[in-house]
Amino acid sequence: MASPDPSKGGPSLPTKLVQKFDLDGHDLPPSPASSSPRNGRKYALATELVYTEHNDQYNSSSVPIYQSATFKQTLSGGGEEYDYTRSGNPTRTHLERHLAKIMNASRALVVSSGMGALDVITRLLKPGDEVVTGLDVYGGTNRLLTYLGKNGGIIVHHIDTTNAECVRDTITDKTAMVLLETPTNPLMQVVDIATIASYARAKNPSAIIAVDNTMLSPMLQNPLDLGADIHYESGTKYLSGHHDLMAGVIAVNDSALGERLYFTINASGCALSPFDSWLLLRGIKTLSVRMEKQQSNTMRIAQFLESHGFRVRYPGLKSHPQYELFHKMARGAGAVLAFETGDIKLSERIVESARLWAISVSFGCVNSLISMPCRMSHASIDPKTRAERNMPEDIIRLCVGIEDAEDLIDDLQRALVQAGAVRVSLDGLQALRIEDGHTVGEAEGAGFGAAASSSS
Ligand SMILES: Cc1ncc(COP(=O)(O)O)c(C=O)c1O
Ligand SMILES: N[C@@H](CCSC[C@H](N)C(=O)O)C(=O)O
Repeated sequence: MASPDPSKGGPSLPTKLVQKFDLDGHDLPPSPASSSPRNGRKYALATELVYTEHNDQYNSSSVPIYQSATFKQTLSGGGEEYDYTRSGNPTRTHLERHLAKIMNASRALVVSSGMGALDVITRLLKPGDEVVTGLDVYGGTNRLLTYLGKNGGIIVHHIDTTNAECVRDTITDKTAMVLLETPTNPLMQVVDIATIASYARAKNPSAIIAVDNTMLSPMLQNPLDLGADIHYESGTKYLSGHHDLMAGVIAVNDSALGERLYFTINASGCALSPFDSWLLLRGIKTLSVRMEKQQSNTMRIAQFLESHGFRVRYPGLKSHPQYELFHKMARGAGAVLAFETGDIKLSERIVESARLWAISVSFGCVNSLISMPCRMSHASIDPKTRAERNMPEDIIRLCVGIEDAEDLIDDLQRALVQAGAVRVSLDGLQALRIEDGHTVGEAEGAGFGAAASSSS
């Protein structure tokens, strides 16, 4: 959008150019590219993901990519809806309107990565503000918060956000933001968004509740419906689904908050490019079918590992300690699971023995991935802090794709045998308990460790 933008200080737009749309009762930003059914009907999410409308002059089926940095104006004072792609671009606007629809938001904004989204969100903070967040958070989130703690005058409290009362007791009148991730990456711990939001409203109504929904996507969970002020996620993951782009998505239902976030995006220049906007829009259309297959594969793999004695963390399993809470908030458990072997070297051997499972960071993609978070995605959290936060160094994360489930299980089974992680007998496989590189018996199976608490 070329306007309204307090940073530009230009003349205000003629009324006809800032006409607002009001679809499904939402006060959406002006755009030439509608993304809701003309009749205003709300369809099932699988339909809404695919269904977009736009007013292309040639009725193109695919939304055109406006690969242009600038837009010519009619008047000397400008005033057209688009002037410069950093400020606004029709392809990006179309994607944002489509996302607003599927995220149950009045406004969505897209930026160049998930971390870019968190950077934009944390620029709402000022020195002296306090942030309450979890112990188990994505490594990049921890890195940015640590940076802001050291250089931005922000006080960050890392506490056990799986305990809503603990969050309530940490919130004060200095709390500017409660930053939640659920389920957490990589420990798959579940945070009660609705209860925490109601505690926060009661204790400090001005505190912003921001939820990182990357592990589920809007297909499975809608944080705004659960009381969050900001829903953000890495579009690099499920939304795109093919690991061919980086993107971050932010959604809100408060137009003033949306304007503040847009201001930072335009001021800092981190909005998503037209081509990546188009690619993300294309990825979103297949989210439902991808997720369905990824989830059913993940459930099979989780059951396979658990039935052979591994300690598995997946909220789709009844053994998950927050199974009930999770299913009150979410419509599915996603396609990431973690399991432990009890031995770092053994975990390394398993990861390196896999063939079909690529050793790679990220998740939500059509290809299956395997990694040791302490060595890769969460390596930026120092070992002492990881230990204080009860992060098992041997933990293996599986990010399940859309391949054939039997092939995935077969490859995993072969990797477990090759690595010496299981005893093979006529009765089948049984996970071994390994300590200091020596087999000390058979593993006992599921169960989560307790969480610790710290402040920085
Ligand atoms: C939970 C979570 N949030 C945010 C991010 C950041 O996303 P991006 O890599 O797109 O910057 C990631 C992964 O990188 C993540 O796993
Ligand atoms: N080297 C990167 C690691 C990215 S991790 C990506 C993803 N969130 C995951 O959990 O796998 C970095 O240091 O940021």
